[in-house]
Amino acid sequence: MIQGDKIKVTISDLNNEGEGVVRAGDERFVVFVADALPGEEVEARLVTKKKNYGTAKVLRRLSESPERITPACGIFGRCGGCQLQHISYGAQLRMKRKTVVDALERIGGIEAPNVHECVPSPELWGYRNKASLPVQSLGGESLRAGFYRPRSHDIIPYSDCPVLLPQINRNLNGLLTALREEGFCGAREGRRSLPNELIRHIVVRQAQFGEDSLCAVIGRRPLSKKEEKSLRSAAQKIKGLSGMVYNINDSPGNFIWGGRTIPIYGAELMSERLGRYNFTFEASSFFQVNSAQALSLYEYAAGLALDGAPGKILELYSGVGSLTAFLAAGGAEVTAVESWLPAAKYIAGNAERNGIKKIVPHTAQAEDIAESLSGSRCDVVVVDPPRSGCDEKVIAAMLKAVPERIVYVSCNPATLARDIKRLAEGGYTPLEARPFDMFPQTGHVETAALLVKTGK
Ligand SMILES: C[S@@+](CC[C@H](N)C(=O)[O-])C[C@H]1O[C@@H](n2cnc3c(N)ncnc32)[C@H](O)[C@@H]1O
Repeated sequence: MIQGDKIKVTISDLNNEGEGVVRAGDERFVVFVADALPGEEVEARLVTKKKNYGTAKVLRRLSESPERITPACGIFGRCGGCQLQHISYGAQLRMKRKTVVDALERIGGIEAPNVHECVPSPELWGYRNKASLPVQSLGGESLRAGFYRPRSHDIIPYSDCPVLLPQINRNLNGLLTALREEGFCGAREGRRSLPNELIRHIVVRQAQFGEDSLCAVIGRRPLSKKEEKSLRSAAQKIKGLSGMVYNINDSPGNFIWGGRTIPIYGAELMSERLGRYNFTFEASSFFQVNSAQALSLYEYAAGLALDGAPGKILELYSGVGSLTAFLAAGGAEVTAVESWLPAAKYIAGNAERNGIKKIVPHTAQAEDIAESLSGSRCDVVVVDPPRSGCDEKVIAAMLKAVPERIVYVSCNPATLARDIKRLAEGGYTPLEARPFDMFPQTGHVETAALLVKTGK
């Protein structure tokens, strides 16, 4: 098979980018076909051919899956944000469970893993409490903000996004209009920006269960006095905005946040309510993007951790202490570790405001501190790492702590499965996993898994 070939195939699977997957030709070469669903027969053109896989574009759909629906968003397919809008919600949930099962079998080496049904999100649209938009200056367009096209850094211009909370769309529209009126320009990719080309990202957050809303503008250099004043004017034009900050990030690379943040207007912090708890945080800190579903996830994960008498819990990757509160609710003593200072500095205050006493926060990289913390006995270890999963040193420290149970919360089934394998080799039995649909319309899935000391 060569690039440009026309192929006629029946799609066998779906990847988490929402692309159909098929093994084509005599060599059973893996091909990802955009906008093609399992069971559909399509005629497609091989657009790229790499060493291990190819990508293809549908020319003609010869049969249609019963799960196919009309996408709600006008830029579906061009925007890399939501990949599954063309699939019924029931099929999205089944697919997410299958992703977790496949990862645990193939990467985790677990035969017939006990994976429950995927918990549906309370809201399928208008659920996201945060929008992060890259901003660029492009030839004739001085400030383009939007979402990346799949597998590229081309920005598809923002228009109302149906997975965002409605207030975020209102604030984003207001912010973009105001920034343009005040004469702000996007930065260029890389380091070739002209002096006035400033803004790299904008982040807008909104409480789902409250009124607070924050905007952060991230620029590649400090603001002049005049720019600071103009940014304040822009913020004042956004009706109902609680506050705006400006963050300076002069580092290359894709990480959004730099080390310095200055207040521009109003509040620097916002609060969100999850069940009976209220959490305060800065714009740059991690907070689950689907507040209603976060509540279900935390109640479930805390239930796994606290099955039995409350004891001592070591929680790694704790963010601002949200899951921590649920873990400490039954009287357990929780040692919480978080490396991002703007998040870690609110763990104690969040505990105090929620009337929780037994939380001991540490600001540190889990891989640097877990070994020393594992020296003191703990009954349960809870981890909720970023997509890359746990560092090997963290796994070693978890095993050294010899807890009765380990609860692993993950947004990446592949690294979850890899780490479960390492923990299983160290004497822990994976008992169950439950996927949660934290990100409807996208291929992403959140999972909570329980492992117990073998022989228990
Ligand atoms: C997926 S979030 C989970 C946070 C929290 N459990 C929650 O639900 O809000 C992962 C957190 O780990 C933090 N983090 C990333 N790398 C870390 C590391 N090496 N050590 C400790 N924390 C880390 C991030 O800043 C982030 O707050």
